Amino acid sequence: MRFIDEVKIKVAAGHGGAGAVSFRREKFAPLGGPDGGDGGKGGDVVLEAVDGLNTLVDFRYQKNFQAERGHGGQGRQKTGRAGADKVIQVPIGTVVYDLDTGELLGDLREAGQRLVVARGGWGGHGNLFYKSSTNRAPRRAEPGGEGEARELRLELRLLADVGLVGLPNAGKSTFIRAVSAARPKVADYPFTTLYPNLGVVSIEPHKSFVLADVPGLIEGAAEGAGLGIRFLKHLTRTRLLLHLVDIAPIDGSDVAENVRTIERELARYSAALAARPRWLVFNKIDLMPAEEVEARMAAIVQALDWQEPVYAVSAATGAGCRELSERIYYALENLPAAPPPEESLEEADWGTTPEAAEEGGWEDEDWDADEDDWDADWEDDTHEPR
Ligand SMILES: Nc1nc2c(ncn2[C@@H]2O[C@H](COP(=O)(O)OP(=O)(O)OP(=O)(O)O)[C@@H](O)[C@H]2O)c(=O)[nH]1
Ligand SMILES: [Mg+2]
Repeated sequence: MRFIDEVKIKVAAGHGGAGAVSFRREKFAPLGGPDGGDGGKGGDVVLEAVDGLNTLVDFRYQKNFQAERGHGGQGRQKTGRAGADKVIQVPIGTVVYDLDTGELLGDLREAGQRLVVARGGWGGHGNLFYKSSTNRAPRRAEPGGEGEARELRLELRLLADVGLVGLPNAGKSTFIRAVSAARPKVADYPFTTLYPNLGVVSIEPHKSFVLADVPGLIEGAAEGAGLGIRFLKHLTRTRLLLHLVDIAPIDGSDVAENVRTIERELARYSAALAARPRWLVFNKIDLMPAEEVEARMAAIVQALDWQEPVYAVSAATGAGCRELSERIYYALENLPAAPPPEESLEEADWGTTPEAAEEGGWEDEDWDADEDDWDADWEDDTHEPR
């Protein structure tokens, strides 16, 4: 399954139905008073967060959504039927921006949560409404109000308590496999992980947290090197980062320098993320005797002047993993909530490089090709439900 976390869509609410011009007709009263009813309200377009979706990939195939228009009013004071709402299902963690104004419209964090993104037009008044003492037979009725139309940017930002960062091959995926039921691929080459994975880490019944594994970062990630930093947006909602470090890199690289590389890329992506509490977790300690692990860790901690917590684990054998998970769980109780999404697209846009745009569903060609369909859809109330 493909993982798409940025899309743009067009939504149009239904226009309101027109009011009716009608007069009562009865056998013995041929010139009855006005009885034209009001039009029905147009349908809204509504986003709804649902369980079980974890990508925006469906929106590559359908980008235009139209709610039903309201029906016209009728004689005998009958109000027109309201147009049906168009309900669009999105994954939990979807952040919604207005593409034109850049304004944050909403953040759908819980199953069942709804957000009206385009309001249907009001039904027009029928001629009954215009009856007065001076005009007892009005021939006027109101057309329905226009439905709102908007272009939206949807951004999926996974909801996790804890995020894993580190170079490729540090053992991030092996770690999430060791502590949760998540089963991302593990291999001895870089960029094995191509999209984020979530795992639930259960300490004991009713005590658990959600951990996110994202693709590895390398030097220059902020400029798009490797898989770039675009997946870091999935860590923006975490409260704690685990910085996984290979204590014995095969390439013989300097471990302290490897830590700094990740710190630099984090800082270039977002100052807020760089300032998030971050623990150093040395991995692969099964590769050397305990004394050597101790000595190396001490040297690296000193070289970095590291003040935050430090752990040593083997994701492969599971050594130290359970203890670390418990520490995380209890630390989370005292850590502040992650900040809400940025109020505007402008602020939120860091991290999306042109390459990422291509990968992530910013397909401007497709978009233009859709323009014709769009006008056609506008008049078409018979959109298939998704
Ligand atoms: N000996 C040993 N090998 C490990 C350990 N953890 C991971 N590895 C190995 O390191 C390699 C990389 O592991 P992954 O879990 O795929 O690394 P990753 O950080 O997810 O890598 P990317 O997805 O490419 O960013 C694999 O060959 C793993 O088997 C460990 O604790 N000990
Ligand atoms: Mg991986």
